[in-house]
Amino acid sequence: MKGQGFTRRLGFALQGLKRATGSERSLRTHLGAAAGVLLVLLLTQPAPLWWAVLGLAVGIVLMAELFNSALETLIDHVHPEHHPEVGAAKDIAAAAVLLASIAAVVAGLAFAVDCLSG
Ligand SMILES: Nc1ncnc2c1ncn2[C@@H]1O[C@H](COP(=O)(O)OP(=O)(O)OP(=O)(O)O)[C@@H](O)[C@H]1O
Repeated sequence: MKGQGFTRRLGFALQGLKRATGSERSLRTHLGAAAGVLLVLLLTQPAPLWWAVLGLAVGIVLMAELFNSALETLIDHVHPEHHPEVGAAKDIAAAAVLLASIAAVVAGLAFAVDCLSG
């Protein structure tokens, strides 16, 4: 269904977010962490650059989680049987989430060091 209006496409995206949040515990965990980061930013009121850095870090983790969920949903539907290549695809998607999470932790640590050093 190409050429849908913006409001309808926004509705599809929000539906996807709701569906993924309902079915993926790790996404709910990351959304909780994102809320925690937002709270810290609101409390500490750092320079705008930190809002950008931490906002991007959190956004990339959530994006990786959502792509991971989309891939798992698609694979499980198209190929429900066990297969080494299916396992590899899922492992690679999980690796993307892991790397994004490590990068976000590094950004968080740099922020903490910056806060503590004044
Ligand atoms: N159909 C399959 N064929 C081969 N290996 C699979 C298959 N499904 C899952 N696996 C292996 O099991 C691991 C976990 O798969 P699963 O679908 O439970 O992902 P998950 O990330 O643990 O799921 P969730 O995010 O829902 O907790 C995969 O990373 C893969 O190594």
